[in-house]
Amino acid sequence: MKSNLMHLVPPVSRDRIISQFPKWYTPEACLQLKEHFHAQVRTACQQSTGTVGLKISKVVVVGDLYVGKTSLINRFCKDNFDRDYKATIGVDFEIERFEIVGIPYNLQIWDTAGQEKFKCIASAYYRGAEVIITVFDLADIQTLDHTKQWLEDALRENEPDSSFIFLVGTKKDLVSDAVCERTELDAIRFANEMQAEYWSVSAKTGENVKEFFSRVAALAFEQSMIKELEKTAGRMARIGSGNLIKLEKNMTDIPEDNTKVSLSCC
Ligand SMILES: Nc1nc2c(ncn2[C@@H]2O[C@H](COP(=O)(O)OP(=O)(O)OP(=O)(O)O)[C@@H](O)[C@H]2O)c(=O)[nH]1
Ligand SMILES: [Mg+2]
Repeated sequence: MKSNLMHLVPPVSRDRIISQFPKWYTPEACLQLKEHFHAQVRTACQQSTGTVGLKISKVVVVGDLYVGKTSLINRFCKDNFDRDYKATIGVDFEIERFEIVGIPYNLQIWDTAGQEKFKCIASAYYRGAEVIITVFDLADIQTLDHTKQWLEDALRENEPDSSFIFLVGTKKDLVSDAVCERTELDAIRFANEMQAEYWSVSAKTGENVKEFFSRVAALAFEQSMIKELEKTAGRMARIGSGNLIKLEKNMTDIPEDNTKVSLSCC
């Protein structure tokens, strides 16, 4: 039965297959500096028969109106770009499929409205976000100032330290390299204060968009795998059908790179 159903699911497109840990944009504002998946996660994935627990993570995208949230999501999920502005009303979402270290994985990406009048509708969807993406417009510095308030609102609906936070400057194509560099200095300072990872992107040209979402997917995937493995910390964890993995005793230690993950580092 299972194998029959598998034939109905189209394969994940090649650019959604992640086997190496994707790199950060800048080491000055990055959530993890490591270059590989955690050894235990890799082992669990390799030994899995495709039934590893949680396979979907919720991503919430917030920020002022007109900064380019919808355009960023559409560039990644549909590979298109619309020059005309159509305000998001309330919320919308896309599901994007990945295969990470051989395991099928989904991101549920929630696009929220930046307009004040829709804020209370949108904020009802902040809960349970494994990833919060706060977006600003590189060509409109005021929108950077507002990102802290957007983040605060999103964090209020979530457990402390339960979400990865990203700060993304959009419309990179609209600013010169010099302006981009200057704005990035401020943005990196903001990102550090927000405990966020920073990225500059362009939905129009597609610059850094795939790289950014690959990074989001890999971090969220690894975190959800670690949580899954931690549930069975201190005893034998059953991964897949019949495969057993021995977890280390010091699983709750914080790794050296001070990340959210709590498995010992590879
Ligand atoms: N040149 C350029 N224009 C962009 C880029 N991203 C978005 N835009 C334009 O900026 C405008 C607003 O983009 P949206 O993606 O609709 O903005 P939004 O943040 O979703 O706005 P709300 O839904 O109202 O919150 C549109 O006219 C887009 O075409 C970009 O990377 N480069
Ligand atoms: Mg929108």
